[in-house]
Amino acid sequence: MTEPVIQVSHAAVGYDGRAVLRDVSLTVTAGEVVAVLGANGSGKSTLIRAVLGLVPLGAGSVALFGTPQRRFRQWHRIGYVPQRLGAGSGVPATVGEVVASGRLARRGVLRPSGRADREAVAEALRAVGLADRAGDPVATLSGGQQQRTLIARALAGRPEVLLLDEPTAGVDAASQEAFAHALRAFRDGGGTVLLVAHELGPLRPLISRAVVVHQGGICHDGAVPEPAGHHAEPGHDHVHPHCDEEPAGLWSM
Ligand SMILES: Nc1ncnc2c1ncn2[C@@H]1O[C@H](COP(=O)(O)OP(=O)(O)OP(=O)(O)O)[C@@H](O)[C@H]1O
Repeated sequence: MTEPVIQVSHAAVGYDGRAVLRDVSLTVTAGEVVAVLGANGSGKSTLIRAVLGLVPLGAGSVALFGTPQRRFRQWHRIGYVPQRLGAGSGVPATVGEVVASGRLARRGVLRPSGRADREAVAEALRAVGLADRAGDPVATLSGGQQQRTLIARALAGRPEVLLLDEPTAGVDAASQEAFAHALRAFRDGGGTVLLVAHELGPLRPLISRAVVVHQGGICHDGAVPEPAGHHAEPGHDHVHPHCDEEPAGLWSM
């Protein structure tokens, strides 16, 4: 049996004493592309942060590649793309520099920085379709291209699993397609993905499983809800998952 890449068991997480996740269990195995869906504020980002140890667990446990998170040290095996590039961060870095920073976790293993780093950075830039922008300041890129830069940064570390928080939110169509392409290549290369999504768009065919966060727990774990009902009109691809005992066909996207 394949060892789970991510295993969350009965996790509870809160902020300032207010519970957000009460009892969440989730297993992601190698090669899966799992989408975390749920209403605004349901705790999707909190779940990703808890997996990474960025917020402490109030109860339960997280294991990464079979190792309890508190003893896990192989962070180069994990790529993380947070929800947004800090708005107006004013970082004067070029696209190439930002992507190269994704190699830092590898430096301890592969130092000194050299050809392997340059090749990984170039490959990541190609994967997201930004090879010709390496020398440009990040600030001169569109929001979608900036998001692709962050994805390239995560890919440059050659991780085995990618955790992505709303990677395509507010991203132009070309960037969404480029991202879907990069993600497919990552998966075809044996990568595992856990991503928070609001709109699946071109990612939909890549998703092998969907989990829905609702009222502090996971109320659905299985097939990706199909677009249906009054939200199915063209152009409406928002995920409005419900957690009543509705047949999957009634779930609107
Ligand atoms: N650092 C924080 N401190 C205090 N409360 C927080 C913090 N981060 C998130 N929250 C609260 O926790 C709840 C869950 O937030 P979270 O960002 O995990 O939800 P989400 O499902 O990702 O939402 P969205 O779809 O809007 O991004 C929200 O009520 C939010 O206000």
